[in-house]
Amino acid sequence: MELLSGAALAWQQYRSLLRKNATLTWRHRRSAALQLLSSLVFIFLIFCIDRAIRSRFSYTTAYRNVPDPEALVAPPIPPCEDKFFVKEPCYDFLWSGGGSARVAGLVEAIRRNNPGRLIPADKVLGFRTPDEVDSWLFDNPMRCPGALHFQDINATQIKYGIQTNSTPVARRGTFEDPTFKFQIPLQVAAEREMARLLIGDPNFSWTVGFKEFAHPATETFSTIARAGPTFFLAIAMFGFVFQISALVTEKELKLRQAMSIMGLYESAYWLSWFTWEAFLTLLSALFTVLFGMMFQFDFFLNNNFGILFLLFFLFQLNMLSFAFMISTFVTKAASATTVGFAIFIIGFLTQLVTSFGFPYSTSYQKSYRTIWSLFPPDVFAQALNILGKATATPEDKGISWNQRGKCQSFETDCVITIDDIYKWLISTFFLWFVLAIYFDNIIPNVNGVRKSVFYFLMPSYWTGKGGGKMQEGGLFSFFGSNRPADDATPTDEDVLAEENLVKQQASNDEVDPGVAVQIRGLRKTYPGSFSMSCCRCRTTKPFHSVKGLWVNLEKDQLFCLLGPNGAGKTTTISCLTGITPVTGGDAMIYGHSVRSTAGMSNIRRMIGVCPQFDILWDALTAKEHMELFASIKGLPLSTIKSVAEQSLAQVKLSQAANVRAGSYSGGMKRRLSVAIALIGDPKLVFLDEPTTGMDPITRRHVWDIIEEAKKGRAIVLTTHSMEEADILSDRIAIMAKGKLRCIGTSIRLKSKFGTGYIANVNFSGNGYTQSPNINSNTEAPVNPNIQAVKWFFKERLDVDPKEESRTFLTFVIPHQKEPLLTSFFGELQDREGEFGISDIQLGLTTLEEVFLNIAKQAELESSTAEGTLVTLNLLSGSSIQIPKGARFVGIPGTESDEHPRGIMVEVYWDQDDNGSLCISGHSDEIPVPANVELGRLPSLSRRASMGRGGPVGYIIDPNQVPSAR
Ligand SMILES: Nc1ncnc2c1ncn2[C@@H]1O[C@H](COP(=O)(O)OP(=O)(O)OP(=O)(O)O)[C@@H](O)[C@H]1O
Repeated sequence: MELLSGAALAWQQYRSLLRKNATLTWRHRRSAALQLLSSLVFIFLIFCIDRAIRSRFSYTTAYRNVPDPEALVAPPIPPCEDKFFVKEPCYDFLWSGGGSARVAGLVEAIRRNNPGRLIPADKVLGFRTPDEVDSWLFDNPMRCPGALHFQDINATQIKYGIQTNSTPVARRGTFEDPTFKFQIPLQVAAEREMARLLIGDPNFSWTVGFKEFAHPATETFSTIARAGPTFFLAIAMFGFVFQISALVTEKELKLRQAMSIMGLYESAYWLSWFTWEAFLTLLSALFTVLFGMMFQFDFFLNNNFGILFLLFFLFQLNMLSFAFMISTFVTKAASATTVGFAIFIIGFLTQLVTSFGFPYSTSYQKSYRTIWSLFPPDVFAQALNILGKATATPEDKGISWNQRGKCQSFETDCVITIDDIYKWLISTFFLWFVLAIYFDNIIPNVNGVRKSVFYFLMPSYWTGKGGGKMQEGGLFSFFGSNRPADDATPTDEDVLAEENLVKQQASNDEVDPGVAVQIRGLRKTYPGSFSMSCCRCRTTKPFHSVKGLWVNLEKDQLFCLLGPNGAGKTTTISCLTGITPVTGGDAMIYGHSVRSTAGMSNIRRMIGVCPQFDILWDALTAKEHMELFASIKGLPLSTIKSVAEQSLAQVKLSQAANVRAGSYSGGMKRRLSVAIALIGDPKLVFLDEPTTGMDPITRRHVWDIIEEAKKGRAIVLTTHSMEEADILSDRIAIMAKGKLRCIGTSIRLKSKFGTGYIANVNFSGNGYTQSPNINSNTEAPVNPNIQAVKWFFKERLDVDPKEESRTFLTFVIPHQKEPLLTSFFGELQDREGEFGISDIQLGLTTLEEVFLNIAKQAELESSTAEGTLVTLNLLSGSSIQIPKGARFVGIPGTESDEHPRGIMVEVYWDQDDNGSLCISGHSDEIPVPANVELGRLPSLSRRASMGRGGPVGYIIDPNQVPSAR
């Protein structure tokens, strides 16, 4: 099938990723609704703040236009309880009169004649002098709103003065102006009663009205300008956090890496995210302005709609590209909320500073403004400030579209216009977006791979041609001072032969046409790292994970790579698929080098990978996965649907094709991963432990699929199932400690590395036997047939049973006995009736045994090479330090007259759960045989020399010990 390439492929990938993003948004629609409609909640909150502020200042006319002020006519003295924050008992007013009876009468008249309310006598308190009033006020704060001070001069003259608390106060959303509430009523009452007294007419009456000037609002306040920046930042933070989380999830779950292996263009990836999020941002900005208009804010009604929409859109878009940039530093999706919170707090504080006038005024240098404006919330806050002032009072008619590039009349200190703010937002949007792509390339990805800091200066980056550009480790990683990889010649003849063949072909730069992959001395070293924490430097050493592989992988064959955990299998696959760069050597895949960028992009079009761990979107169905990967791979659009359906049918997932992968069982996920690996008919397929977690029936079914898939392609399989390797493989290689230990067909490995043949003899009837060699003291009647067969094996082949029961015997027959086997088993078959044998089975030892032998041998080699010491506790009670892996160990200081060469032990080793060697037991202490040449005592380790681990034993060559176990 012809696959798409170039611009057509990039366009197809872009559209599929866009569809994937839209589907994910739909599947997480609650989050999307929160992102889009959060503005409704926040604008409602701003509306509440606006109402609260308006009602708080409703008693004052400073914030509103007063074209026709109302007159306050003959106001009464209010009861003292009306005063805000007054303490009870309280007095309506105090007075002083120098002891004058006329003044006392005057006060009496004020009390009685108060319009609408007689002031009780106990609500008025009189003093002789103003000083006494002051003294009382000082001792009794907040118990009286005002005082009158009279001075009785003569018959025709009385002087008076008024004392009130002039501080305006607000309470529960209302405002108290002491001038109009207390001072003017006291003044009117005092003057009215003085006039009546002096004229001598108790009915003398006048009407006095008090009116403020007609005036426009003298104070301006815009709730949106004040509270808006924080609330609108909060709206943008929803999108910000969701975006970081989505990007980091794809990175953390290696979904992006899986797509890259399939040939995803980076540009398609970024653009698809950008387009989709920009669309959501556009809706969010539109909703914000519409909700603002719905709540009848002058800010939204009077400023031009286009100006507002563009401002909110550009701001949220800016926060989006800022999120792209921040996401490159975040490695865990769970951290997205923390990062979002931190950015919100910083934004809130810098907006607060902006609202105080910094740095958008001529008093500050332009450089301050430049730096400040890089952070999107700051410049946005300034825009809200300008637009808020433009609609602060009903007189202000907002900013029209044509005025956006001009300084407004109300701005006394104009340094930035709305147009300038747009330019800033557009520039910083591009800045963050470019930085996002740059950091994404130079910060190590999940595999520790990154590009050089100056990658964009290299022509190969732009042309796509040239050598490998990837680097490894963090910016503080190093390769220096590492132990060189062990390049020793392989000990196994088959591995050596393979190596020589590949070396010869490589030196002639020839690739056998039947070979799909030629691995030429592939080496991989993970760099060491250097980090500082709590004033301490921590370093890790470079690690040689693959130490020079030379191997050909043939077409139409399944090559199985076995090896214990940490052997380097996955690393090898990662190098071949371009996930991680190779440190040394090369590999040619269908003639393309994995070291070249151009080669790798060709390779990606030919390979399919089923990674060790399922890399799937929980929210996407199997069908959606298949369609996405098919289009990333470049299958023509018209074929994608049918290919996806066929592939799912092949792995028996048709029934669950429309079910989300998140609800799949482990086995179903593995099957989907296998189907993804095989999509697009790749010429080379890597299957990294493809059947892990599958039940036996499904596993056999997947084996059938793999067997079928062998035709016309090469398959590299890694597995921990020996049965799987045995059934599927054409060739098997076992790796351990980064090196190839053996290679060949299953039969070849079994015959070469197995202990020999396994013979199972089953008996008819129900005999009795003594429990196996195997620790039992219970005596039971002995089945004479079993005894006879055991004796027969012992006499002819010199082997004892490995396992036995009442009805069967199992023998392991060494390879050396092979020449005797034909006649032996011929005779045994002839005597079947005599021995009561019902069945005889003969087979090679299992692949598992081969695997264990190789793994143990590799562990032994590496332990010996490392020279690590472990403690051996002897039966005599003492302990010695012995080199890990040593089989015969001499005990220093045991020389005596009886044993002049000293004593030695044979140590038995096993592997623990991690594959490390551990002592499983040791022989009795025996004298060192006379023919043995004694080794040199190893230099004492630091631990031993400190006397904590006992003396250090020395290794005795096992070949010299005559009766090695
Ligand atoms: N990014 C890395 N940085 C440092 N060391 C690594 C890195 N990746 C792998 N290694 C080391 O390389 C060695 C080989 O790892 P690899 O994953 O290839 O083993 P494997 O044979 O696939 O094992 P398994 O069967 O457990 O999957 C291991 O010791 C591992 O710790």
